[in-house]
Amino acid sequence: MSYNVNNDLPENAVLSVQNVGKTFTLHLQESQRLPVLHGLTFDVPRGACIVLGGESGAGKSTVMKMIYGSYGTDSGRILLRHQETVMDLVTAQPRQVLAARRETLGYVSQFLRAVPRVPALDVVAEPLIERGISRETARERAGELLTRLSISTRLWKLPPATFSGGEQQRVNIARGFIIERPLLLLDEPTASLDARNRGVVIELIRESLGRGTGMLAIFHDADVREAVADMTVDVQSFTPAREQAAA
Ligand SMILES: Nc1ncnc2c1ncn2[C@@H]1O[C@H](COP(=O)(O)OP(=O)(O)OP(=O)(O)O)[C@@H](O)[C@H]1O
Repeated sequence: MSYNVNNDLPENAVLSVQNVGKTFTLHLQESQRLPVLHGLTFDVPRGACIVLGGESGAGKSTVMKMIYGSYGTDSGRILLRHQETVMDLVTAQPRQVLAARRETLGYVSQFLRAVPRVPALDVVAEPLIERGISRETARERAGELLTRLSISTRLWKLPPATFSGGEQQRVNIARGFIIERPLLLLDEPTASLDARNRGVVIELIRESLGRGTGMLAIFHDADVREAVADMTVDVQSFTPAREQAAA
């Protein structure tokens, strides 16, 4: 297959970002160009948590969105170990990216995007049901996760739209962790959580890393970062403007 570039992905890596560049074109501002990333290179090994660092505006979320396929990538390669092959997410077709999201590439964002009127328990159980697990078993597993994350049973039958920011975020985390894929992207998953629930998320992350999941994360909270990070990639050092300023 055209995207099979097996030999270029290090053996223990689930993801390899190689020499990636990104420039936004601001169409509302006379097509002004905004270079954000240049030569970004790092790997995510199995069972390791790589954290994206750098100050606000450095390009951390942009990196996540390029890997997840929400943003295009201008140059370089993003190699993902997908089932028995290696997929370059930069050149993959949309249907291949969707297949990667289903099987290989999980994403927990800061915000819950749930279908209206679906009860919280089903929002969490849904990824398991989609994989052919019985509704009863999926709900049981969803209930266990919601209990760990201190979502009271009285909320389980309600749609999360009216939940507090922290409650919605915990539903989102439960949904993100209910199935395991080889790579999990975490985009500030603990931003609205109290210390106790941050502790539960740290446990969930560690358990998943222990089972071999590779993770790429942006963490707002230093305590979470310190508890789980194996390595930090300073996105800022790949920012073209910085290079020019330093030159
Ligand atoms: N869709 C877009 N169109 C134009 N510019 C964008 C777009 N998305 C991001 N940018 C710009 O790219 C730069 C990097 O943004 P990004 O959100 O990736 O930074 P970040 O490091 O995640 O910041 P923060 O920590 O504040 O979330 C910013 O200057 C931002 O304005």
